[in-house]
Amino acid sequence: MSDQTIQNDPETGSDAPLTVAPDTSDHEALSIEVGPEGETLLEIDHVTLRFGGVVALNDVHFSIKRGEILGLIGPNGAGKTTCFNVMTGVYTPTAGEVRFNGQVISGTKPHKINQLGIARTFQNIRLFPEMSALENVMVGCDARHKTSVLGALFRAYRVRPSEDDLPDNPLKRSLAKVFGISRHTLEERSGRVRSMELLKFVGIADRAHELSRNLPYGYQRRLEIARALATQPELLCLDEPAAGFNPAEKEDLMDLIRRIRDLGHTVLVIEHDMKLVLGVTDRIVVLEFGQKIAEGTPEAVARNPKVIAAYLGEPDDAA
Ligand SMILES: Nc1ncnc2c1ncn2[C@@H]1O[C@H](COP(=O)(O)OP(=O)(O)OP(=O)(O)O)[C@@H](O)[C@H]1O
Repeated sequence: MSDQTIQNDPETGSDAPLTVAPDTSDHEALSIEVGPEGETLLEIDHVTLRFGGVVALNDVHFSIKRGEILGLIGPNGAGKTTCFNVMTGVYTPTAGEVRFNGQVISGTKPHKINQLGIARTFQNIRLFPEMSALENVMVGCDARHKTSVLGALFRAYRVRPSEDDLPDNPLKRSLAKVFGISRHTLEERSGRVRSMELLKFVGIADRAHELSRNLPYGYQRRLEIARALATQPELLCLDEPAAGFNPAEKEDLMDLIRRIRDLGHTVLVIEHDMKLVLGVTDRIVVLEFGQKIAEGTPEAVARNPKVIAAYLGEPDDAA
């Protein structure tokens, strides 16, 4: 697929609604290879995290199974984002450990954890504002490249190109046949194609070449997801992806989350919107004051008296 296949929509002004036509392409090229579904992918093993006197996480224990969509919910200040931060290497637990694919990752640097296969989006969108949407996603793809900085600078490690990889220009084509093409060039090219495919997948390819700071809010949220997916994570963690969305946008987001899972990714989602969480997840873990108070199917969690009390407040029996 080339960039030219992306159609510019003259209707998409800065107030353009996020709701997009359903994406009917199969996006098979974006699928990732993963191990058997249902196995434990990530385990939060009795994790405690203290900030001075504040116990943000208190002996929290749960696991995420490969192939599922797990919801992490709880009232404000319950410890959800802190849990993400522990899983992605921002914080090291005071006690307990985090294992990913059986390997202890607590204490590992965030970029290493990303290389191991965990990516996240943020509650407050964090894009590169002066880069185009496409470039933002290409940064994610770069994280998967094998070429070193020196290799990229000197265009070292030349490889024999396949017929598809040969340039159209006859002179360049002949040179490539004789001298090969640098691995960096090939990686860059395939990163660009993959990035555009990801923008199509999340439904924002019509503005691929616009600076990300000029994109409407809903587009920026989807762009963050596309950039996280570009690192081909086994586990994608979404921190309040529906914040600021209207009901139609939330429906679209639920569909997108399901399609992300269908590509092979396991998804962990923090979200306050109960309709979305109950509608899209397979299981839910509930935190309150840094402790796990419930875990189960959406139906069971929605009926759980502890969860109802946490959200609605205890009935004032004493009064
Ligand atoms: N860096 C920090 N230093 C001190 N306390 C912190 C820090 N980060 C989080 N906390 C505290 O840890 C507790 C859990 O916060 P956290 O942000 O994880 O909650 P949350 O469930 O994500 O809340 P929200 O839904 O409002 O985002 C809160 O009491 C918070 O004030």
